[in-house]
Amino acid sequence: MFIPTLERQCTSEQREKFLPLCYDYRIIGTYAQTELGHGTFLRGLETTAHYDPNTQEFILNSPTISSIKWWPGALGKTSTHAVVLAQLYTLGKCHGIHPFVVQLRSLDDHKPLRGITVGDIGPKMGFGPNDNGYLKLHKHRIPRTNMLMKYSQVSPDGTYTKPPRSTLTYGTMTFVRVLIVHGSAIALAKASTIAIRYSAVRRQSELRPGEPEPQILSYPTQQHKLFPLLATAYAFHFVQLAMMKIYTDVNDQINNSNFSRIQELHALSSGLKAFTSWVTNAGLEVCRMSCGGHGYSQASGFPRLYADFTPSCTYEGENTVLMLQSARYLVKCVRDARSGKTLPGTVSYLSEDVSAVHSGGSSGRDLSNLDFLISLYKQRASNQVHFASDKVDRGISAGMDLVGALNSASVHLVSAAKAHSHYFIAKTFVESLKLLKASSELQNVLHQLASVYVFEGIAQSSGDFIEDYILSGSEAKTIRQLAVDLLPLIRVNAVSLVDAFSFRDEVLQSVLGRYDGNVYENLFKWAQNSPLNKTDVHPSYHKYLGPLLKRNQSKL
Ligand SMILES: CCCCCCCC/C=C\CCCCCC(=O)SCCNC(=O)CCNC(=O)[C@H](O)C(C)(C)COP(=O)(O)OP(=O)(O)OC[C@H]1O[C@@H](n2cnc3c(N)ncnc32)[C@H](O)[C@@H]1OP(=O)(O)O
Ligand SMILES: Cc1cc2nc3c(=O)[nH]c(=O)nc-3n(C[C@H](O)[C@H](O)[C@H](O)COP(=O)(O)OP(=O)(O)OC[C@H]3O[C@@H](n4cnc5c(N)ncnc54)[C@H](O)[C@@H]3O)c2cc1C
Repeated sequence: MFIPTLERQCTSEQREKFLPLCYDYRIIGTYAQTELGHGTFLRGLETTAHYDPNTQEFILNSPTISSIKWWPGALGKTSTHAVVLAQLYTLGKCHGIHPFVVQLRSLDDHKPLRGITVGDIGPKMGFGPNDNGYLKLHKHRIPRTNMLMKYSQVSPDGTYTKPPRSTLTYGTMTFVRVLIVHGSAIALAKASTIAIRYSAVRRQSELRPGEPEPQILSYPTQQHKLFPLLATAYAFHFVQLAMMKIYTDVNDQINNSNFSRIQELHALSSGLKAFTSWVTNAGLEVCRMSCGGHGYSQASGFPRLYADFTPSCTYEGENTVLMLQSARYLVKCVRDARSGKTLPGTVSYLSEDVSAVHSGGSSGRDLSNLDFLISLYKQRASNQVHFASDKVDRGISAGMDLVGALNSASVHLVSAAKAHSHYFIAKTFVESLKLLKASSELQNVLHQLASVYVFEGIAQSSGDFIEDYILSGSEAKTIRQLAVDLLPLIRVNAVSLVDAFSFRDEVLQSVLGRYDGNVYENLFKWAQNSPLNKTDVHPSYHKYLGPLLKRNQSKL
């Protein structure tokens, strides 16, 4: 995050000064924004940067215990520099959060500089190798030119020039949220690879007396656990490509001072980061549990995969908060649509009349047609966004201000943002396959994945579709069965579909997910290498167990 921030927020002179040092690893930096007391509420950050026109320096300070920077990756022991986000004060006025480059440690002996107290925050649930750290600033002075001034400036006499958009400071977070969508796709692909390969190797239980134990991948329940997640990994792969394309397009516009789509990008990246990381987080646990006891072993790779992925739901914007950000924009779009404004591409459906006639009993509609089902996802999203938006409007009519009305409707707003994200993902998956240049055989297999993703997505949220009369109960039941009917077809190619991710064993880090399937021998070898097995009799025997046993034996 240090380098992307410099690349996006530096003037050209600052780029020339700082970036070569980063690219050549002459300095190592972190992104120090979160504090002990604030991570989500950025406007509440307490670190200060007061401009001193006499020396043309900023004085950075951590005025309170809650203002200590806390969590930034590699801050504790590694980084020599940080981008520090602080409240800018000049000529007696506060101008809000701005980014500053601060050197933390000497480039000679790596010791913290004067005015800098820095260290590691201690052991965490995962990310063991990462020294997430704390930083306390004691009236630490930096040159004026260390404030990143691409968008806002402080002149030598202290005059402040404000940015074209205050939220441009938040740009790096948007970029990383887009990366996290990719990270979700990768993590779910890894977990699917481990679980499906192992499920092809593992044989368990005797269905009928005398028959050989079946591969657990042959059980419909095992397929129902894993194949929708496999399809989701493919869906997220295509979604992260689409998300990155939108990010790149909007960022190019921003670089040409066209800020018209910055809100749409923020809303979409927030919703997709939250949706994909939540789904992946839950999916990792389903994959682990589908591997039985060995899934719980470190040898499976799941403990580390989960412990390292799960903070994706928290960092770079806590997921609920990001869903609310997305929903806030959707509510604004409903208002814009009602006032006749044209809406941007990813939300244009909110101005369409997607109201449908209740299908009643036997609808005669083709419930296996993906284009038709995507229209139902659209209808569900539109209904939920309008419902939540109407809640907000009713709150305001009842005398609340906008903030109060948004807060009062926030449970529904999160549901609406989830439905919006889900529609975007399902639509993108189906549309991406249409554009894919692939053999008919491959198209058929990928169509099976897209179908099971779309069917199972409806099955798992059928309440949304039935409550709004988008589907009848019997139609929802039919779609649920369509997902189950696909499972044995996907079974045929399941191992090939995870092999296609091409994770090397060294990357997968899983005995269960080995490409050669040689699990048991390598589990035994792995166990023998466990530190506890360095000696047959563990040293602790002589200190604890031995005396205990001997003392009690003497009583026999
Ligand atoms: C190859 C791929 C594999 C790699 C995968 C892994 C990659 C990543 C791995 C590890 C690195 C990540 C480590 C984690 C790093 C961090 O965690 S850094 C710290 C992250 N912190 C946050 O995200 C803080 C979240 N909080 C906020 O963003 C803001 O406080 C808020 C948006 C929640 C609230 O903003 P605030 O200004 O206080 O209030 P609002 O009134 O809600 O917003 C004001 C308007 O500003 C708009 N806005 C907010 N954010 C943005 C943005 N980013 N871009 C554009 N616009 C934004 C918002 O919509 C409001 O606009 P309107 O007034 O027009 O409605
Ligand atoms: C592994 C890891 C690495 C990190 N790396 C970095 C880094 O490199 N740099 C950095 O600056 N930070 C980093 N962070 C910090 C991270 O960005 C914050 O933890 C994150 O932004 C969440 O903020 P918080 O911790 O204050 O959570 P909080 O906001 O306190 O969340 C707690 C609860 O409050 C709820 N909540 C908060 N606000 C609202 C609201 N307005 N409406 C409804 N509910 C709300 C949340 O939904 C959540 O349930 C890292 C964190 C972790 C875990």
